[in-house]
Order: sequence, then structure tokens, then C-alpha cells
Amino acid sequence: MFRLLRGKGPSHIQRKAQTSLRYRRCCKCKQQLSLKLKLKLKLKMGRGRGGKNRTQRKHFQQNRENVWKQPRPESLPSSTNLFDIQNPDFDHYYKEQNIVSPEEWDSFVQVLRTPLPAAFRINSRFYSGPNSSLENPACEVDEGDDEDAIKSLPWYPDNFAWHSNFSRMQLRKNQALKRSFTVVSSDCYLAAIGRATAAIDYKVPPLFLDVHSNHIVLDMCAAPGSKTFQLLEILHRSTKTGSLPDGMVIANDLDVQRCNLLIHQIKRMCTANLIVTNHEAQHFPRCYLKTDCDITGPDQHTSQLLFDRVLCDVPCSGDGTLRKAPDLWRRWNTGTGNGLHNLQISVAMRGLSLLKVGGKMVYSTCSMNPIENEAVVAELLRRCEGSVELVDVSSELPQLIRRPGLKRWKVFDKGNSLVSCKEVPKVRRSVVLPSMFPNGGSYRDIDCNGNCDVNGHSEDGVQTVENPVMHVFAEEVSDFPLERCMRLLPHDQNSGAFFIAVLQKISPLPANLVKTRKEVDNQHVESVNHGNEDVQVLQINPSESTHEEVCEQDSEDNKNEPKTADFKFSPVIDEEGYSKEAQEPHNVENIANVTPSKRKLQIQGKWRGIDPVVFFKDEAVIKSIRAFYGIDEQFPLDGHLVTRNSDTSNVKRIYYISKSVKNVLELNFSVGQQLKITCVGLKIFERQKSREGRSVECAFRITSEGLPLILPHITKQILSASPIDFKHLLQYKNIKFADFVDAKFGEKAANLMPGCCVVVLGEGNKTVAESSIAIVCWKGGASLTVMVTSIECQELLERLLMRSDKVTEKGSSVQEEEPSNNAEDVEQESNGNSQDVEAA
Ligand SMILES: C[S@@+](CC[C@H](N)C(=O)[O-])C[C@H]1O[C@@H](n2cnc3c(N)ncnc32)[C@H](O)[C@@H]1O
Repeated sequence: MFRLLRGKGPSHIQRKAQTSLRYRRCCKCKQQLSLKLKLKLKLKMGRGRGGKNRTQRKHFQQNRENVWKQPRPESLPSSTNLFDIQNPDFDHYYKEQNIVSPEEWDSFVQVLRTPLPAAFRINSRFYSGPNSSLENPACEVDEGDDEDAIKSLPWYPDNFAWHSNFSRMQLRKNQALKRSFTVVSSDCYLAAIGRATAAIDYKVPPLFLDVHSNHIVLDMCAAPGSKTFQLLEILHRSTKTGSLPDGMVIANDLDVQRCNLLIHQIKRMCTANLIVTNHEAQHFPRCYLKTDCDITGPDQHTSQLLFDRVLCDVPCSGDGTLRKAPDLWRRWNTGTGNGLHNLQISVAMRGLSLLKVGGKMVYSTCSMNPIENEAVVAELLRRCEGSVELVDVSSELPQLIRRPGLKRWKVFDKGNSLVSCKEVPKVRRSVVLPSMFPNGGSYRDIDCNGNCDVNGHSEDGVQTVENPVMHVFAEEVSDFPLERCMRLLPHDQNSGAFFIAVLQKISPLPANLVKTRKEVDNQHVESVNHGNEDVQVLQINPSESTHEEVCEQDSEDNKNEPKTADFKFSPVIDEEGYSKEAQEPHNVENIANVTPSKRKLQIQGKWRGIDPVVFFKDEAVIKSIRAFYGIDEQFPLDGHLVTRNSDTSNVKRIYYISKSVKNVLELNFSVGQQLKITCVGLKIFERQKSREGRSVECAFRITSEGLPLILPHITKQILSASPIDFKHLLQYKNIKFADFVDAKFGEKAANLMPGCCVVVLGEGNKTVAESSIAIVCWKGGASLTVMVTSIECQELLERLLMRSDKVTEKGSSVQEEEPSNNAEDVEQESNGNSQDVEAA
């Protein structure tokens, strides 16, 4: 019976679920997962992480492996048996494009069919140790493993990126390797290290952007945020503990869910220099103060939002990630790249128009396809008519092996290869664009003899002449210096594939490319009329937005914060897999009609479903915070605090923003809140009540995220604990004053004002201000309670154990006793989200 079933192949349901799974995994560039498929998948795969669902998933996977297992070609590694890892169309296409020489082809595809080795990068913001100490961790690998098993990447600055010869799967399975990775990690603190990832080459584009700490940077298609993280790291690199860089990053992405992911990832960065927005990048608002566009005026940098640097990491077909996502082999076709070409140009053109003169933009994709790469860059240069230059960066990162961009390529459409736009039948002109060809062109210019194109095709694409004189067109070669573009190929340094071009704006763009605000607004209206979902037209007039409405749906400050994101917002996915704003019931206009309820809806901001950004100006509260924690005057609070709640008497969370972010927010208010801001600043204070109802002098506690920033500036409510007491606090979470090993510490704790306080790890001669490890606590009537989640306590304990020579109770296990949860006094309102805490 069993054999019979297997012989029949996967059941109908299994097949559908498998397809959906593969489909879902590959929609990195926001592609077409239909809502129906997603729902079906959920039903079949179960939800959440519960044991039952996991078991179901395991059985499902086992089934799938049985069903899909095929005889493996000998040359292929064992881990690649799940998916077909070849595609004749792919081979034909890239052989024709000559992306590698014919002699190299075999080694190129062979490497492309192997899993990508694991790699990781160290977060320099939180690692202050000497980079040299990270050298040669490979000596830890035993069992005769290759001594180069784990090594630093020679091209990555400061030894901060590491690469192994093993896939993530192999790492997980091989104990020796796993141990080695852990040793590397422990050297520089777990928190400082990114998860082992499969692709360090994705980290290359920001390295060519030449970002300085005072730069205003736009990351146009930013989610899930790995490059935003890197950009912020560069900005913060040379700033001192407790201070902020002058620059900032605006990280934008169209996809709300992916924006949430980005926000979650970037929490680790503890930055006040970030705004996350949610726009179509090709329509990113200009935030221009004047009615007419005069971008050459002297006040151009203060009256409008222009950027020193733009990262344009566009949505792409992603065939450079085949090693990481082998399921792409099956789905690969020429139409995907062709279909994205126009969007990629639009996004990049918008980036160039938002760039300051003199500024730089990096255009990048994880695709090998020239239609998404060189063709886009050539079209940008064509449209900009000399105002933008392709920068030669061949002398930068010399150890990074790269190849020059292509100067010639073909366009494939429906199996035909075309070398010039003159060959394109009229019926295909809406999909095969002149800009895809090396020399561009225009269909208007090339039409010949009325309705016929040069091949004798009539408008419907049918050949009208029995034996037309076929024109033979020479392969076009681009005149632009496209060799300055960079192609990273997998077999050059055992990586994925990537494309990067660095552009510099050397003068204002030609006038015909600069749209006035009116034109941009009209364009939005048009795009909506054509079914395009540019959300900007959905905005509510500020005048409409100040109504108080009644609804169950509440603001950020009125409900529990989810673990993964700071802002509340229910996205929906449309049939094409594009997320939209949920329009019901979040939408203010619908709200009143939908759910009259007793709960008060806060005053909505300009954007539907998005909490407003409001400067927090309550002087009494600000004063009480400053006085309670003894915050020095060098740490400005006025104008640097924002909330997401216009009901200022009911604010629960306060976010800290840098001066650069403050300037942008002020401009944004002046221009009628054109930016749709999903997240801004660093959560620094949170309202906290005593569980016993005891009154405390300051209603706001310091958050764990905000602690690294404010730590050097607080002079009150701060204590230094011995390593053993610090460790006990993390272990037991709540300790009575009399129970501390160091009785003096217990006394000092008892003398603190009731409410929030900070405990730093006493390290030898270091003063409190110099300490780098600290946690937020709560001083109650008789004890001190840690305000950090269990997981984070555990992580911090592990870090301390790694420094075991400094912790006196060496060898005692973290697990020795379940941390008690007997917090006597503190009422946890927040989810305790924290980074506790190594101040940069
Ligand atoms: C290649 S990924 C970006 C990866 C990201 N830069 C990183 O390093 O983590 C492309 C992103 O573009 C987003 N996207 C797709 N179309 C967009 C558009 N029209 N405007 C803005 N973002 C878009 C997708 O949601 C996706 O997150």
C-alpha cells in the first residue's frame, strides 16, 4: 500500500502545498503569492510554533523528501536533492549573454548548483575589541577539517566579515564546526554578531557608497534591512559613546510586512538616526517647501529633502541567489527580468532626482541578468544626459574579485533573441522596451512604412509579406562605460552573484526629468485611476485627520506592543502578493461607520492606519525625567522626543530622535506630512506603574533599547554591582536588598528612589560612567527587580560566563536555578524588549 502511494507521486494536496511553499520562499522581491495560496498553505501547514504543527510540518517535509527525491548526478552535493537545480532556458540565456567565457561555463554552473557557504558579519557598533583577535579561529576546527574552514573575508573592511567552507546546514550538523563558530562568536560577544547568513556578498553595495557620519542617506528598497543595518553601522562608527552622528538613514520599502521585519532587525542597532517609511520608491516624496520646483536655489538643502547618498537595491529576479534558494531554478524564465526592467528604471530615476548634486547612488541587484543591470544603468545615463556619471571604483576594495559590466547583450522574448529594438514586433512593444537594448532607441523613430515594422510584421505581429526581406541587425554595443559596473560571480570567490553600479550626480538633472510637485501629485492620481495602488492618494487631508473617532482599533499607545514591531498596522495582501494598507476598519473614514465603541480612538495622523508622529513637548514630564535620572544638560531632550500618540496626556512610549531626524520631521510637517512614517527614533522612555499602586516620582522608566544612549548621561538612580550580584540579578530576576552578596550594594539599592533604576556591571577600576554592561531595574519596597526578558537575561548571562575570568563564581551553571519571577512591585506594561546592553 505504501509503495503504491509513493509510486503515484505526491497527492494533489501535497503538490499544491509544496508549490505554495516554494513559491512563498522565493517571493523575496515582493512577488505574486496569492492570498488564496497563502491561506491554503496556512491551513495545510498549521499555524504558529506549537508542537502539533511542528510535527505536522515534519511529516509533511518527510513526505515531500520521499516524493521529490531523484537520483542525484554524481557531481552534485548531497544537500541539493530537493529541487531540480538546472534549467535549460537558464543555460541557453546566459550562454548567449556571454556572462562567462565558454571555457568557464562548467565551473560557473557547478558552483551555482552548490549551496552557499555560511558567513557572518560582526556588528562593529557593539564590538570594540581588537579585530586581530578574531584571526584564525579555524584552529578550533578539529576532526581533520580543512584549516581554512572559517576565515575572514579579505575584501571586507576591518576583518569584520567571516566565511566558512560549509553551508548552514552542514554547520548545524557538524558538532566540531558548530563549536568553532561558537568560539568565534564568543570572542566578540554573541550580540555583536549577525546570525550565520548564507550571503555576505549582499553586504557589498553599502561598502561602495562612501557613507560619512554626517550623510543623509536614503535606502529606497530597504527591507528586510540588512543593508540599512550596515549603513547605520557606518554612520555610527566614529561616534563616541552616548553621542549621535550628524547623519541619518531613511529606510523605505513598499511592503508593510517587510518594513516590520526591518524595524525588528534594526532594533539591535539602538539608533535614534533612522526613519522607516512605506512608499513606492518610484514615487518617494520630494518634501519640497516651495510650490514651483527650483532645485538649484541656494536653500535647496533646507527647503527640501535631498540626499547625500542613495542606496537603490531594487526588486529583481534574484537569480544571483540560486545557491541560497535552489527552488528558483524551476521558476527561472526570461520574462521575470524583462518584467522588472521598467520598475527598476523608475525607482533608480527617482533616486537620482532625490540625490544632491555631488551625491552618490549605488544601484544594485542580486541578479545576473543584463536587462536588470547594465540595461538599466545605460538607460539612466541616457536619460540624465551627462548630469550623472558612472564612477570607476576599480581601485576600491581591491581584494574583492569582480568582473566588468557587459557592453553588449541580447533581449529574449518568447524564445526569440533580439539584438535591436528595431526587431521588436509591434504587438510586443509594450513588454519589450527600447531601453532593454544596449543602444536604447525609440519605437516612434523606427516605425517604417505605416503599419509595418522592419520585419514586415503588421500591428498584430502576423507577417504580412510572404517572403519579407529580413533585415539582419548587428549586435549593439553600448557607448557608455558600462565596464565600470561590477559583476560578482559565484565561482570567483565562492559567493552568490551580485551586480553593483556606483553613480554620481555631477549637475542637476535635465529640466524635462524634474517633475514639479503638482506633476508628481497628478501622477499619483493617475496611477490610482489605473489601478496602481500608490498609497499616497489615499491620504487623508490633515484637516480631516483631526477628528476624534470611536473605534476598537486603537493607536500604538493603546494596546500591547507586539514583539516584532513598534507600530500597529494590519497589512493585507492582494492577489498579486503586494501588501496594501488595510483599509478597513483601520481607515478613519470607515471607522465611525463600522464599530461604535466606548474606547476612544486617538487623533489619527495623516496616513491611514499609521499612527501620527507627534513631538513630545510636555515640559513637566520632561523636567521630571531629567531630574529623576539626573540627566546632564549635554543630552538634549527638548525637541528630541516624539510619540506616536496625539493624545499627549496618555502617552506611553517616548522615542528619542537625533538632530538630523528632527530636521527632517520638521520639514515633513512644513510640507504637509508627505512622509508616511512607520517607525522613527529609538524608544527611550516607557510609562511604568508600580504594581502595588505606590506612587513614583517619575512615571517613565528607561527602556533597554534606550539605555546605551542615555547611560553615560545619567547621574542618579544608577548603581554599580559586583559581578556576582550582577549575575544573581540576571539569574533570579528579583532580589531582596538584604540578600545581595555585597551588603553595601544592598544598602545603596534600598536608598534609591522608588521606581526605575540602572545597575551596571562593576568592572575593576572602571567608573559607573565607563561601564559598558548595564540593565534596567525597578526599585521596589524591599527588593530590586530586573526589567529584562528571560531570554535576554539568559543571553547576558552567557556573555558574562564567556568572560568567566571576571566572574567570580566560575563554572556555576546558568541553569542552576530557575530564575524566580517574584517581582514584588513592578507592573510590566511593556514586553520588556531589550538589548541589555553593551553601550557602544
Ligand atoms: C532586493 S530586496 C531589498 C533588500 C534590502 N535592500 C536588504 O538589503 O535587506 C527588494 C525590496 O524591494 C521592495 N520593493 C518592491 N517593489 C518596491 C517599490 N516599488 N518600492 C519600494 N520597495 C519595493 C520589496 O518589498 C523588497 O523588500
